[in-house]
Amino acid sequence: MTEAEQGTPATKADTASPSTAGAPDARAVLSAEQLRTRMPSGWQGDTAAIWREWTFDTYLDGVQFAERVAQQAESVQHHPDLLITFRRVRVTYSTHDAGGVTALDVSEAASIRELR
Ligand SMILES: C[C@H](O)[C@H](O)[C@H]1CNC2=NC(N)=NC(=O)C2=N1
Repeated sequence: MTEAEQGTPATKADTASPSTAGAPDARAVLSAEQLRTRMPSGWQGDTAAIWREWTFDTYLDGVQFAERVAQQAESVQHHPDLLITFRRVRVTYSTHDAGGVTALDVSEAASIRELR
């Protein structure tokens, strides 16, 4: 046996990609089960997209909220759909490049509550 062969071989667990472990790859589409356990409170949807809606006192309050979400989105270069309907704003996250909801969507969605 050579010296190299004596080392403990890497196990499958050592080399498994993050998406197979507890913390998924930030840009891999989550399974329905992963999404179910990670969905931020108040959010709904499926593995295609997640969304939440807020209602404001005035139209402009909603517009200003949408602006804060947009600024945050620019800062992280991850952009949710924003739908302003009078005093309601719906924020919808998916990762277009991945074709569904990723861990990045979930973490960005969770951060939106601080912008309310
Ligand atoms: C290069 C840059 O990161 C990508 O084009 C980003 C920009 N913002 C994005 N936003 C969202 N929601 N999904 C994407 O796949 C995405 N791609």
